[in-house]
Amino acid sequence: MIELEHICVSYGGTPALSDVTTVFPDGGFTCIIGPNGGGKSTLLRAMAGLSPYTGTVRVGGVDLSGLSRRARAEQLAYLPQSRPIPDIDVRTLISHGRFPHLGFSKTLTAKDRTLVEEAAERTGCAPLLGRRLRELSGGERQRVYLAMVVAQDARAILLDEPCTYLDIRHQLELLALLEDLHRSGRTIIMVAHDLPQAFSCAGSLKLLDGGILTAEGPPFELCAHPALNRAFGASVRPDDRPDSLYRFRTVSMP
Ligand SMILES: Nc1ncnc2c1ncn2[C@@H]1O[C@H](COP(=O)(O)OP(=O)(O)OP(=O)(O)O)[C@@H](O)[C@H]1O
Repeated sequence: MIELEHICVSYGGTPALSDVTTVFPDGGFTCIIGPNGGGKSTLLRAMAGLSPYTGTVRVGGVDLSGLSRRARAEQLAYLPQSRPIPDIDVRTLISHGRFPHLGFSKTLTAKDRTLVEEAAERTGCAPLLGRRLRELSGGERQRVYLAMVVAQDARAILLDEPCTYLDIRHQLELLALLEDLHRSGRTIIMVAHDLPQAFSCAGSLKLLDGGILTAEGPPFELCAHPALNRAFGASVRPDDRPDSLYRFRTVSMP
């Protein structure tokens, strides 16, 4: 379980997150939604220990600030929204997922190499292993970064808008992969902008608006919440048409 207590983040004195207290249960699939500037990325960064915050983040009952780099890597893998594109090959990039686990020798063990191969296979990146990262399309690169996160083999995976750059086929493949990871016991926490998609894949959602957690709950409860309309000027309804891609649709509000 990941517990957040009274999390506040400010940039130059301007609050980006105000007193966020909530829980991400073990094995849950949670989507964080909210308008632009709502504080979603800031929240993930704080949870990954990359943004200074006040308050407490507890992972498995242990304060995040008290965890070693290795222990943190075993608990949390984080895929940020924007990433560098180093001039390395795909296999090396995916291997970076194992780096926090390596001992003093900094050498990949047979187990590390197996996890890299499996992550590449699972994310459809196996044919890309010998390619240079810089030569890939945005969508291919996105999948390679996801493979790196999978290779880290952490209990919880934090993803900031992982569907960016992906065409609809690859978005659906990525969601299926996340569902697969979720079924195998991982905790999935994903920032998402596509509301029907977020409502359809998540077991629970959290709405961040103006740095405040204004609503949270399972999809069928949250879609009726007035905070959704306040945040987006639109809302979400179940969609049971048999040919609909998602189980929810966005609707305009009067
Ligand atoms: N490095 C920074 N320096 C100053 N202000 C920042 C910084 N990063 C974020 N902010 C501000 O903090 C607020 C929250 O930003 P954040 O990126 O967390 O929002 P978000 O919900 O992820 O937005 P989006 O949907 O547009 O990606 C915004 O007002 C933003 O301008």
